[in-house]
Amino acid sequence: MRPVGSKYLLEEPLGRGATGTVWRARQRETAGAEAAVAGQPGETVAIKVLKEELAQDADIVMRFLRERSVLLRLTHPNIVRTRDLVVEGDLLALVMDLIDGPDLHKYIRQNGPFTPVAASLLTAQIADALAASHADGVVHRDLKPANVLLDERGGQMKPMLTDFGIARLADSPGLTRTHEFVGTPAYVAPESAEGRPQTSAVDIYGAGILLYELVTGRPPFAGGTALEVLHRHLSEDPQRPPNVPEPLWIVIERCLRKEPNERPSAENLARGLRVVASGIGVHSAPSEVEAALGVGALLAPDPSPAPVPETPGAGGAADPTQVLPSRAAAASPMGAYDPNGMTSVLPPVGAADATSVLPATGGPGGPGADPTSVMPPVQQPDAPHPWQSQMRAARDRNEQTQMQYLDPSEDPLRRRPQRQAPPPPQQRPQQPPQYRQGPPPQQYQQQPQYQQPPQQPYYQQQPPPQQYQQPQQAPYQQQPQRQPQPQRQAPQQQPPQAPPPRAPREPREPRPRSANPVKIPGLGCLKGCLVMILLFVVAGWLVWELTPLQEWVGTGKGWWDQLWTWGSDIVDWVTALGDTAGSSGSGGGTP
Ligand SMILES: Nc1ncnc2c1ncn2[C@@H]1O[C@H](COP(=O)(O)OP(=O)(O)OP(=O)(O)O)[C@@H](O)[C@H]1O
Repeated sequence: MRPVGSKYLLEEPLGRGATGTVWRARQRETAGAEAAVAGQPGETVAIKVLKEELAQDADIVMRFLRERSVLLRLTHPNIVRTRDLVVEGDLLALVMDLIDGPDLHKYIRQNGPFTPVAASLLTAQIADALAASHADGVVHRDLKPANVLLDERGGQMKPMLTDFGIARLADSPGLTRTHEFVGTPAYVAPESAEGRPQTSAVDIYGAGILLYELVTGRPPFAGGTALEVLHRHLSEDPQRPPNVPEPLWIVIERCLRKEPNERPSAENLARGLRVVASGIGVHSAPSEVEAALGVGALLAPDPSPAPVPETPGAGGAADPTQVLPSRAAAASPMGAYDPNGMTSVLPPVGAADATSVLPATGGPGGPGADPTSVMPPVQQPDAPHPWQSQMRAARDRNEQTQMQYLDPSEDPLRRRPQRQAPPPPQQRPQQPPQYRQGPPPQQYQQQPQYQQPPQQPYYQQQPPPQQYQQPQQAPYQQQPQRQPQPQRQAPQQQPPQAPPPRAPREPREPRPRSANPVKIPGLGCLKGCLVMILLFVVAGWLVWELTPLQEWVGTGKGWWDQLWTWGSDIVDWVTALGDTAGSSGSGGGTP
């Protein structure tokens, strides 16, 4: 078991995604006031340890710290609760409630599609979760079956939306510089694919794709390369599959409109889906059937969709400190509203904020500075980068990991292959947008009871980009060698450090000379034959001398004499054979 921060121990990996690895973990001790859920010692939790390249990106660390209040306050019965955020050295981790059940992607693969009624009710709950987060100004942006966990308790399956904020973290300037795209091609809204302004309507598009996949077993636009899939999102209208009832198709089609303003709000989507579920069942009353057919009237769009911050055209696009749109901040119970349109994720001075990143006193800006401000008011040239201050504060909050002896056989990380370090981002060639691939190609294993038409192979994905082909290494694999770091330096301010000089190589031992330095073809075979003859002679001698064979043959000769006699006989016989052949040959030619 491996410690994360001072409060958690990683036990076993549950799965790995594009942004990190999720572990089953155990609470060692009650978390401090900065955690949304203090937890009890011994309690089991899930911890998502973000990938090394994310954890080492200064922009992402900043965003991670700034967004902690956004993540920690998102509570809804259908949202996986984020309990705590851990920052330690090069490690960023989200502590979540552990959900006992598969994710929707795995579930569909193993059990086949849902019935239209079940799919509608399940998606209605996901839409509830989206409605709550959109009202709080939080857009998920990576809605897909793999991000919906099924909490199986008491024979009920409750969908739980997870990975909120991960897309927001990963889509930092640090990554967008490299033109990497955050999202999964099969679930990407047309406006995201085109780089147009994004709003909460992207989640509605994702919900439409998910709903389609729940009832058919595969997303509507799949197959071919990532670019082809994106092109289909932009240009192709989805076709109604034969098993989708008319009212459900009305909902799906509205969610999949190319124009974001024509998609329903999350709240209306949830309501519409419940009406559809009541009207398409075998026992539905005529009035319910009629209401379901009129569902289109319920699917009004959101008049003020939540914008995605820092996307072109979205509110506060150019402001790197903006975390929430102002409408959300005003409604937010935890975030303070900034009249300049900037949303501080931290409360005013003196407020007891359970999610505060910095301690209540002694902020980085020195005396007089607002200790709760995420960014110092004015960045002095010699002042520490805000990232450094935040890292220091976060590290103070998380006691250093205690190094302890770990039996290698008990260390789950040791069993995993090492990954080569990825190339530094600035050396990456400029490429067209890359699209994060989902899980490797799989075929859905249909169960006979679903009676679905034969499924096509699951979307034939491109081989994943190289970075995902390599086996991953957990960021903390290097921890045992790491010296305690008093201060993490901001890359922007740090002069480039020369790599430490390599220790001179020890001279190699001279290679032992081969017994057969000149390769003679057949020499090996000849040696084998000689050894066999030698063995034969020695074995024969032993048999001749030690067994009664000599008496049976009755020659009275010793082994070597007998061997000589046999040899002479063979030579005589061969000679006689030659003579006979020669005389018969010459005799045949004589008339
Ligand atoms: N809170 C949780 N409780 C239990 N299992 C979880 C939890 N969160 C994630 N998992 C499991 O961990 C695995 C990996 O999750 P992760 O979110 O990293 O995958 P992903 O959604 O495919 O990746 P990404 O969103 O980074 O592209 C999933 O199979 C999921 O079932």
